[in-house]
Amino acid sequence: MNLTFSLIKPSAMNHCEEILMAIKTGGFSILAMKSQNLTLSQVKKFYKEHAERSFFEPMCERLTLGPVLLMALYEQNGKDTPLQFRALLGATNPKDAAPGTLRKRFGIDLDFNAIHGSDSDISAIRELSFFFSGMETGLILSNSHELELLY
Ligand SMILES: Nc1ncnc2c1ncn2[C@@H]1O[C@H](COP(=O)(O)OP(=O)(O)OP(=O)(O)O)[C@@H](O)[C@H]1O
Repeated sequence: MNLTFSLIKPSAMNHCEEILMAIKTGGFSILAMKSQNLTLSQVKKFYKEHAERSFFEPMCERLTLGPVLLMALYEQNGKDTPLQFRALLGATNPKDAAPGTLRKRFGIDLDFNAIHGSDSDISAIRELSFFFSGMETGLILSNSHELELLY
């Protein structure tokens, strides 16, 4: 799939412009984006796969500390875009992230790692539809569960 979902976390919103520039330079186009304050209940639904993890509550609370930037990203002629984008993000812990990656550049530590990216095509479809309507992205989920461009 040549689409993915990304979210700039509140702790990195002061670096939005540099992050957007790096995303574009990295070969990704921004199909849609919006800034929003998330509620705790939204975040808990979004991260529900981590509900059993010991750090679930504080991790969710950190995403409500200020506005986030939600993005639908697109890669022209791309394939495996969620994984390609995660390469640009770098390791979950900024300390382990390769030089030049977004988490190395803008993350502080595991708790404040700047930016999220979907980890698979399935997650990207779920996360894109969690935050964006088809009207906002120009995408619809077709009968074959593939995302198709509306216009
Ligand atoms: N051992 C841990 N202790 C505290 N927080 C953690 C730990 N592991 C992960 N996290 C936090 O939980 C988030 C989700 O963890 P996950 O394992 O899904 O990593 P990720 O997919 O790289 O991160 P994200 O979902 O934010 O893109 C991480 O971004 C990080 O902030």
